[in-house]
Amino acid sequence: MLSIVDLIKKFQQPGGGELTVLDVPKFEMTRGEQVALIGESGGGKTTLLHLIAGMLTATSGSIRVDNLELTKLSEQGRDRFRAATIGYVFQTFNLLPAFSAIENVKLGMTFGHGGVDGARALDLLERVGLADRAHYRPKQLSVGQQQRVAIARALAGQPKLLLADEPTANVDPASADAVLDLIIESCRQDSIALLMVTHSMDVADRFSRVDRLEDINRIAALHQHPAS
Ligand SMILES: Nc1ncnc2c1ncn2[C@@H]1O[C@H](COP(=O)(O)OP(=O)(O)OP(=O)(O)O)[C@@H](O)[C@H]1O
Repeated sequence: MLSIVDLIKKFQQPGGGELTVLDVPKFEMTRGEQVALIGESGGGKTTLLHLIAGMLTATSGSIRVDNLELTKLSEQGRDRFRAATIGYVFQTFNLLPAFSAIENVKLGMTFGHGGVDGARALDLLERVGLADRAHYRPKQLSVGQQQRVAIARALAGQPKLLLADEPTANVDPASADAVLDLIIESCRQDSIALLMVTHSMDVADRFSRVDRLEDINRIAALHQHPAS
């Protein structure tokens, strides 16, 4: 369902010049597969997730998700693709503060499959154990609860691939297990492929496939010492 070939990503550096962050000859995931991605800080894990989500464009190479070649899409096309195919759980949740939990979940449905459906939004909140908090705003929820709303929102568009960037990093240890269970089990039930970036070996241990960015990115080691 995901196939990356010869992917290069370079960034313009603030001081001029370019920095190559990713050089990935091959990276693949099958439908419903669950993969933990680990690696050194600054190695390019978030950049890889952003490229797969179509939030960034590749410098060269191919990214196919669900048989769609992302690198050939316009910005609008990538927005449509993301809404229809990708769920994204951020480290910092990224809920809209002026909207209630259920409104945030409905926003996740706006451009996805099936359109906006209030009953389904409530079902999703029920699934993450927050049906009784549907009308609370993010600041009226605990941090663990906010991340559970963000998971409900990410699942709301019925994605085929869920990208999760250190989803438990800002959640207390007790809630972290619940958040992790929720993501892993929801993806399993709905056959959603899951790619999760983590720094935690406890989290990685929950996955049968664990990839190190250094093993798939040819320049990861070099990148940590760009001056050398
Ligand atoms: N928009 C940008 N412009 C220039 N450089 C960038 C940009 N985004 C990221 N980088 C650089 O790319 C490198 C990889 O960043 P990225 O956030 O992907 O790493 P990461 O592996 O996710 O790190 P961490 O584990 O610390 O979150 C960093 O050196 C960063 O400075």
